[in-house]
Amino acid sequence: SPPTVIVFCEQCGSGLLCEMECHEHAWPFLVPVNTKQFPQYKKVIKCPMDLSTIKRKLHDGTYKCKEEFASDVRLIFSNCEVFNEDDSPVGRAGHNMRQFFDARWAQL
Ligand SMILES: Cc1ncccc1N[C@H]1CCCS(=O)(=O)C1
Repeated sequence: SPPTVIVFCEQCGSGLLCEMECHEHAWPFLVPVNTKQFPQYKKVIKCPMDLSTIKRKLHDGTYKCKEEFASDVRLIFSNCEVFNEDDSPVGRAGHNMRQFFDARWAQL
C-alpha cells in the first residue's frame, strides 16, 4: 500500500482498533462468531467480520485505503443489526460500538 495508507494503518488504524478492542461493549465482536454456538449465523451472515480479523488484515497490509478499514468495521455492526434484536445485549453493544467508532472516525 502507498506510504500514506501505511502511516494510517500504523498510527491511526492500530490505535483506533486498540481503543475498540478494550471498549466495555466490544465483547461480542472480539473474535469471529462461533458458528457451532450459532448454527444459523453462517447461513444468514454472508460476510462475517470481527475485530481480530480486522487486526490481522491491518497487520498484513491488506487495506489499500483507510476507507477499506472503515468498511470492515462497519460490516461488524451491520452484521450485528441483521442477526440481533436492537433490544438485546449484543444488539445494544453493536449500536454502542458503532456510535463510538463513528465519533472517533470523524475526529481523524
Ligand atoms: C456479534 C454476534 N452476533 C451474533 C451472535 C453472537 C455474536 N457474538 C457473540 C460473541 C461471543 C460471546 S456471545 O456468544 O455472547 C456473543
